[in-house]
Amino acid sequence: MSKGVLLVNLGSPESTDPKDVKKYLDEFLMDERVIDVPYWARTLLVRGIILNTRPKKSAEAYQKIWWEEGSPLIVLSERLRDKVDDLTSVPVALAMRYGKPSILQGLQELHDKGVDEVLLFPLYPQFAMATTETILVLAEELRKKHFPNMKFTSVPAFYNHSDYIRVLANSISESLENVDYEHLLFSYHGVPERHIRKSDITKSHCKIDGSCCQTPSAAHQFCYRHQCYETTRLVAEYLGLEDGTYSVSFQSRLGFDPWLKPYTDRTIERLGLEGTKKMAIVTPAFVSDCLETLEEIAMEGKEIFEEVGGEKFTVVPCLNDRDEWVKILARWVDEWATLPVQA
Ligand SMILES: C=CC1=C(C)c2cc3[nH]c(cc4nc(cc5[nH]c(cc1n2)c(C)c5CCC(=O)O)C(CCC(=O)O)=C4C)c(C)c3C=C
Ligand SMILES: [Fe+2]
Ligand SMILES: [Fe+2]
Repeated sequence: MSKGVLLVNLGSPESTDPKDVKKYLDEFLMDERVIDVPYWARTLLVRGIILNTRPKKSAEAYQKIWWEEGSPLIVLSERLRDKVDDLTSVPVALAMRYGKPSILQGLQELHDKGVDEVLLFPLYPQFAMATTETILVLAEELRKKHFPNMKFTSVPAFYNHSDYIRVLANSISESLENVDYEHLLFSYHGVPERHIRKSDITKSHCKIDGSCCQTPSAAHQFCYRHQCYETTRLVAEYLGLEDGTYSVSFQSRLGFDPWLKPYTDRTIERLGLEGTKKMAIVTPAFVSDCLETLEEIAMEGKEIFEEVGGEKFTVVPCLNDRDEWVKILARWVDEWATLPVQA
């Protein structure tokens, strides 16, 4: 069998034109693992309400962060793919869950290179049904339909992997080496609380009550909230951060359902109001800088902080294509690629 890797990230609109943003948001928000209500209700909500106003607003936000080469998320993912490909012994392709290059295109590219055993690599450190799960489900549907002889293996969430923790911790200490700050906020993309309960394989553990995520359980294999807190705990331990000098929050909520709390915007505001003058922020749920880090955090977050008296707001970039991260990904790929063939 011939092996290859498919790195999969979220995706972006093709351009900042509101029409392209609308097309992208339609594909994204009509995913039953993103807005997890019955099809009729999702259609009503997305096509009847959200897509009437959101594309214009989102397009304006994308215009603020768009690069000459295109969407930062796509450009950074391409750079990562190229660098990992240079170091590995097997071909590496890139796909996006929404928009282009699609997962079908990525699998076709590998198939054309003679690959029949694929390592699916969702570029998300923490598991969520709206990210990792939807990639694996769609890839499997496409495999059955178009590539029935392909074999898939997938990389599990790596939120607590020592290599990942070390790279993330090093990137934080490098970015903050000469920076004076009083508080470091770990801001993760939010999800509706309902998603956490749905992903609970025990169906009884996740209460989102402040203690469940610290109480050992089989549910944690798929508990996004637990995994965010674990990434934070391990990085804080690695860096020797003192209690009270760092905290966790969740950003980018949409709609009126309760999402994971505390919310990032309110946390930034509270820190400023309580007298914090210098804060730093890191966004470990994203491996590539994107709209949610470059606009929502670096622009909106900074503005909120300064409005309430904050003076210095430092944003730690995502891992993007930093060499230490590329080397780790290439090593993980090669460890899989050199495994003996299983009977
Ligand atoms: C119900 C809505 C959403 C859920 C659940 C959700 C989960 C989720 N998303 C990411 C990563 C990214 N999301 C990005 C943009 C984005 N996310 C939502 C909605 C949900 N996300 C929307 C509507 C958008 C589009 C932009 C907007 O209109 O605000 C991005 C950035 C994409 C880019 O092009 O730069 C990323 C990355 C994670 C990790 C996650 C669950 C853990
Ligand atoms: Fe999102
Ligand atoms: Fe939990």
